[in-house]
Amino acid sequence: MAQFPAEQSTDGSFRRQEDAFRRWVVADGSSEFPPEEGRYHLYVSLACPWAHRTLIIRSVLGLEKAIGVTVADPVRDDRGWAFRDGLGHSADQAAGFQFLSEAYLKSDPSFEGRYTVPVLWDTQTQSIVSNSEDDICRMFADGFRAFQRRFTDPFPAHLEDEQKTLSSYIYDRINNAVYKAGFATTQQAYEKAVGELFTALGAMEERLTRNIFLLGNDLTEADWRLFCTLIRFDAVYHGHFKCNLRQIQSYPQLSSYVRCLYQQSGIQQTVNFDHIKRHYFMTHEQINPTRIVPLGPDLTWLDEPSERELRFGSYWENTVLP
Ligand SMILES: N[C@@H](CCC(=O)N[C@@H](CS)C(=O)NCC(=O)O)C(=O)O
Repeated sequence: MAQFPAEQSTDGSFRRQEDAFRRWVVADGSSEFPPEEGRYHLYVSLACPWAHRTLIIRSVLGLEKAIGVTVADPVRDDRGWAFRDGLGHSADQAAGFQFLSEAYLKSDPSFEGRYTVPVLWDTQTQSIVSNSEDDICRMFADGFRAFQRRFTDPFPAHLEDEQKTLSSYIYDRINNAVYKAGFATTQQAYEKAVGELFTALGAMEERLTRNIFLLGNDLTEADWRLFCTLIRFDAVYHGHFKCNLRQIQSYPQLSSYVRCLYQQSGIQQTVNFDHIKRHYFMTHEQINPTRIVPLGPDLTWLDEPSERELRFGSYWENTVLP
């Protein structure tokens, strides 16, 4: 039985639904969504790798004051993501939603897909601006420039083409490949996804022997998109999604790289292994019917000092504006 039957193709492979809301906050007056402090609100789950990336970009750009966040309960039932008080999550103060579905149905009463995070909500027009993490990250960097409190550019212009190519490779072969492996319903579809995934991880390992970050000395959005899968890998993808040819801890470069990113300022606050583990093991009942959450693995290696910055030279730490 498939976890998401509507997105399963006849050969047993998982075909993810398209993002439905792709409107933009832009600063030049051409959009019905002008940037304003406090107007837009981000709905996330700390378990979700796609939502995680928007949370990280919000943090590295210092947009915490400008854009509020509500974190959903990591355990989801068939009503979809819910907002209620609990450890590391809360009721929704921005719009008073109990379920994320309310945001979707308020924006489009005929919406029929899955109610996915992340969602960027406009409190003024009471509608979803975007549920595409790629677009939201870009909007945070461009549309919200006036409210940024940290000097950093996750999309450096001189790397644009290379970053675009690399980002779509990481999306297809790594971020989405773990899901294609985990949600496959035939041996063949599973093996294809796992093969592609580990080939791509090998390519990233090789690339990281040469540079501190994927594209050289600039820490870009492509790094954060890889990070969001790597940080979950040993805890959930290795076992729950059967991506178990190797653990990230066993790769010399990938393990030092994920540790280095994890230890950048503001990042640990966005990583919640309790949410990550409870979400995957308790929500995908087709894959884990007992809903038992494993105790391991030991992830203390993430807290060990990363020798990466010493080896490649220190990365220029983002400065908080006065
Ligand atoms: N927008 C993302 C996907 C976002 C997504 O699938 N989020 C998951 C959590 S990781 C979700 O919200 N699922 C809700 C559900 O299945 O009901 C993409 O197209 O790549």
